[in-house]
Amino acid sequence: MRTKKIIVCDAIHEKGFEILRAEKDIDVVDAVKLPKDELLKIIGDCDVAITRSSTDVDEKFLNAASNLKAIVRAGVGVDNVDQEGCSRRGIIAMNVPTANTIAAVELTMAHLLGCARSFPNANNHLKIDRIWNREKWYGVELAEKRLGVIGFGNIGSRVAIRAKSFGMEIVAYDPYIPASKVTDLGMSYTTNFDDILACDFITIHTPKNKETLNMISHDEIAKMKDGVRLINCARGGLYNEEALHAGLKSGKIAFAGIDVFSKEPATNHPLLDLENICVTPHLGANTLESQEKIAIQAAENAISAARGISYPNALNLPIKAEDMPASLKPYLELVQKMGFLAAQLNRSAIKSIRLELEGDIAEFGKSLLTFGVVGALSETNETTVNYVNAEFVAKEKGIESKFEVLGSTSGYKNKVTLVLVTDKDAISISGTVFGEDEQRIVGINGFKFDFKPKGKMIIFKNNDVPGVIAKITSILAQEGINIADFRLGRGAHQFAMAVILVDTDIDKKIITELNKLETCVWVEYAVL
Ligand SMILES: NC(=O)c1ccc[n+]([C@@H]2O[C@H](COP(=O)([O-])OP(=O)(O)OC[C@H]3O[C@@H](n4cnc5c(N)ncnc54)[C@H](O)[C@@H]3O)[C@@H](O)[C@H]2O)c1
Ligand SMILES: O=C(O)CC[C@@H](O)C(=O)O
Repeated sequence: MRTKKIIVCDAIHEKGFEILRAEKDIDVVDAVKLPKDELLKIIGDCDVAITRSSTDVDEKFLNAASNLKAIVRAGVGVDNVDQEGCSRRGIIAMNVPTANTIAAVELTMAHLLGCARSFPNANNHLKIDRIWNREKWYGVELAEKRLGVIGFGNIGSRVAIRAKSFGMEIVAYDPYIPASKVTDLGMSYTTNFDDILACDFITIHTPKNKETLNMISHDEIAKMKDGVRLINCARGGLYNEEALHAGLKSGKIAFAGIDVFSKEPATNHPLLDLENICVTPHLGANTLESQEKIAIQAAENAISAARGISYPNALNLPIKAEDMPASLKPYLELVQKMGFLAAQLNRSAIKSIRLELEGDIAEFGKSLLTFGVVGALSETNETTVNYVNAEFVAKEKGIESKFEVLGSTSGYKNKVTLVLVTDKDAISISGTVFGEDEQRIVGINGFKFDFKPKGKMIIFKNNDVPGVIAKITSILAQEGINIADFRLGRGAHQFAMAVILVDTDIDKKIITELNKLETCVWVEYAVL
């Protein structure tokens, strides 16, 4: 496989760079310190880009990134990613949705307390102005106050739980969730926005889009209680900034805690001139823990996307969201990985790719097939294969692709088997998903297994005679290869198969050594 280029456009934790640099087939371009114009000059031959909020993935960026296959937004918010523009160019847009949740929740709590007690401002008064004024900074208590939470997702719901433990009464507004998600927590759910406007404190945790932009403006502020306190740690512009400024200036809004601005960096914003506001420079995600987690996930997902193995948390899949139940997503990812694995175990010209489907998942045969074809062709294909052109590329290469629905025979609720036929051989890989998202490979060429489709693995088919495992492990030990997991599948006849997960890359010479063992039928090295 040719080397893939991953460009890191914004600062990420060093752990992310370590993960990227550890992969021999990945060329890392560090563009963190480059001015954006310079970045556009070098992005042309990159396969995947990792970005944060400082880089807008807009028309200019996408036009320059003519070879890009995927973009990984190292965070939640994708309001600065032109998803439509990505889709038009066959670029998969992905995010890292939960790694910074706690960081954002805890900053929101800090702003909530800051709004109640003005301590950041009192701190400045004492430290910078050297003024000891105990009267100016009278606060209010959170206990027994009403907190309006707009957007009850990962962050909003956790803020609500923490605020409740401070004795606050919670009212949540989020038309896209079942009321029970709120009421089960002993909180009030409302579909009437005025209930939120009647609260003592209001915090917002929605994405920024056409519907939520300026969600709180002059009219909404006019309806609020005098002395209301507002927090925004989601996105600038959800509260109209002019209206916020006017409300704070008039005293209608007693205090605001703001982490995000419409235009960032915001070093010259009129809101900064006001006394009754505490501001932070978009610090919601900035904890050591969250940045490490985000960087690790972003790097792993970028590598996976660069290789065409899978696109975790893809946002612009070619299936309409309403047609895609949550249960389908892990199967799509799994089938793509199965295609990629099959092509590594049978490295030769592909003649056909067939999916055999069992269970309700069979309803999505066409989409599953597309993902399987992308996986199988990504391993070998130098041209870009994506969800839009997969069928076309396969046809052009004379590869037959189809799916079949089988009656359930295996006992699994859902099972998918991908059969890849080349001019040399055929290989079949079966997989299923346990629970919500536990992907598993459960069979290879009829040998039963149960392992996660992730990592570096040696797959070894052998005559089922005593002493084989000892010989394999001895060769690996001699080469200093650590075994992370060893799974054995036994066939009905004289053969067995082992899947050996290892911690480090395997050199070709080790595979040659293993191949020389008399009991070896075949051995391959694969990476997922
Ligand atoms: N300050 C930071 O550094 C920082 C860090 C992380 C996340 N964020 C931002 O926080 C926000 C929330 O993130 P999350 O991880 O909780 O996302 P999430 O997707 O888990 O939750 C968002 C919630 O908003 C709801 N929602 C959507 N439209 C709505 C509307 N019109 N009215 C009411 N509710 C609506 C959704 O139903 C969902 O429950 C995002 O804007 C994200 O970009 C900021
Ligand atoms: O640090 C960033 O890139 C911002 C992160 C945050 O706003 C997000 O949406 O995840």
